[in-house]
Amino acid sequence: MLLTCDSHVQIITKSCRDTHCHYCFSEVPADVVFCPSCTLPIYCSKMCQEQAVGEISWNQNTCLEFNNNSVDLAKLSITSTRCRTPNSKHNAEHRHECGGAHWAAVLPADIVLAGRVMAQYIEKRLMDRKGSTISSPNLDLIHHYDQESPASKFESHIYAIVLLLCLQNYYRSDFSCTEDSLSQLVLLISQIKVNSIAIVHMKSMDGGKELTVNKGFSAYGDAVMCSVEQVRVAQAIYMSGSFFNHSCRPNVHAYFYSRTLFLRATEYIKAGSPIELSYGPQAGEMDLPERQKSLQENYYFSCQCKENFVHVSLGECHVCTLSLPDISKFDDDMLKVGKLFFRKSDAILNIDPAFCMSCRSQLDLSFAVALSNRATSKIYRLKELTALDNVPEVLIAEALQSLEQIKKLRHPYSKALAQVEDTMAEAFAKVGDQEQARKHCEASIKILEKLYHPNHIIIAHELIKLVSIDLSLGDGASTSAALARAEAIFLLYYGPDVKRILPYVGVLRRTVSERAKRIEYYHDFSQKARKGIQEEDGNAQNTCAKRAPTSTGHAG
Ligand SMILES: C[S@@+](CC[C@H](N)C(=O)[O-])C[C@H]1O[C@@H](n2cnc3c(N)ncnc32)[C@H](O)[C@@H]1O
Repeated sequence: MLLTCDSHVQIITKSCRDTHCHYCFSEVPADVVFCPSCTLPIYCSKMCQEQAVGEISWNQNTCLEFNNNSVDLAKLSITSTRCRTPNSKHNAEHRHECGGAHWAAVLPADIVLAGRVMAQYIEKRLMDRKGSTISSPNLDLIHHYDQESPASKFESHIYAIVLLLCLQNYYRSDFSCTEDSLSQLVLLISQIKVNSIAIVHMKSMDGGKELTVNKGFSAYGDAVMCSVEQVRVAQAIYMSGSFFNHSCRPNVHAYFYSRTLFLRATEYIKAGSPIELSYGPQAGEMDLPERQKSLQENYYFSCQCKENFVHVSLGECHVCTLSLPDISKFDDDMLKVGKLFFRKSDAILNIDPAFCMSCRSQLDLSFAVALSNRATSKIYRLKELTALDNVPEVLIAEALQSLEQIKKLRHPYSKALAQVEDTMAEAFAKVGDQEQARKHCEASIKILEKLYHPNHIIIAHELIKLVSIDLSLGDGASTSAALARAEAIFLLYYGPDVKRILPYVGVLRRTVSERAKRIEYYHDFSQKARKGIQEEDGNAQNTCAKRAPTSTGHAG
């Protein structure tokens, strides 16, 4: 474990507002707790509510006439506007957003985060009695304001003005801002743009807790295949977490429990080597131009990690370094490598992009891509199917045809092919054809093993699907082997935290062990039964022997 770090500020994502606690980001139970003042945020417990909102006091003096009856309307007020929440070292994070125009529900996440950083800073200054004019919260974080487009800069300025007005509306005379405060706020927004981290929680697709009641594995009748989805629950600023650079092949794994960030090394890291995490795009996830574009647009750097280069050498001798995969350029280095591998002279070296290397026929790449995308979307239609009985045979047959087409068009080890194999496995699990489900799940794992290293977390998640299929097939040996392999990978990525981050792994382990015990019991039982029958037979035979036929051939 390299780092455990609590978030400095955080905000729930829009898509999780109605389903997750706005404080700890866990899924809310049926009886949610609201913010008593504005009722916008929901919390999973009173404790989370108090941490986010502050202490609440009820003023019972206000009455309301209702159907001629006087009803006590408990007028609530959120007390201690300046003090920290009872059990926390943080300020009540929602208080300055509460009521009024509900601006925090409307503004983008980065801006609400900036507002929360400012609110912390203002409250600290007020507590320390340092005066009301704000300057800068002085976060020691990098920004790229100079490289932002004019439109992006303009947007930040507008949002900064809106945010200052919102803060002024809450802090009133306690807060006054200057032109300098506005500039500082614009820079703070720029810092947040390149330093905020998405908090993701793992969710079992079979309904999380449902899994604990023995429903999480694939079985005809359950119609589910145990799979896991990453849910992006919040956006946060982690002060120490923000110092790590990006690599497309990271050597650390970042995961979250509630709001806490954990960084765990997934390999031995030599002293002096950089510790790097992935900002989203990873090798195998997207192709290189897409990855570079995304990193340039969101983080303002051109990714130069070694993943993007191939060092070609012959024995000890370095031939060249190829920059991948700009295949539209056919340069001297490619020619060198071509000659090296095909041992041919320049004249007959057929390595132009989009030309077959043996027959020289040309392939229309854009047509092939369009064809492959069409076939892929036909297969993805199967994802939308949920009910067992509603999967028409013809849809499956069509999907199988599309899969064959994609196999002809795509590289055999492409992520796209792995994904469609996975979708086919899920569809076959739904219709109850577990043999086919296993075949496609295994095909998907085989591709992922080529794309990533064999101990990559993505393979562990796919192995869990295989375990659930094997369980319903009753294949004990295969189930145990796949589960043991998945557990070893999870241990590498989550250490002992695997129990609380991925509780379904423990559930699967118990199910597999119970099945094995049951099989062992039946095996013992049938062996004993067989032995008993043999003994009985033996006794019977002895009895019969005692009454052995006489030489006359009569049994007596
Ligand atoms: C979250 S910060 C990382 C810490 C930052 N390097 C620092 O010194 O504070 C993100 C910024 O770091 C830089 N960065 C991160 N990964 C990089 C990489 N692989 N190559 C070049 N710059 C990188 C970019 O400027 C990016 O916007």
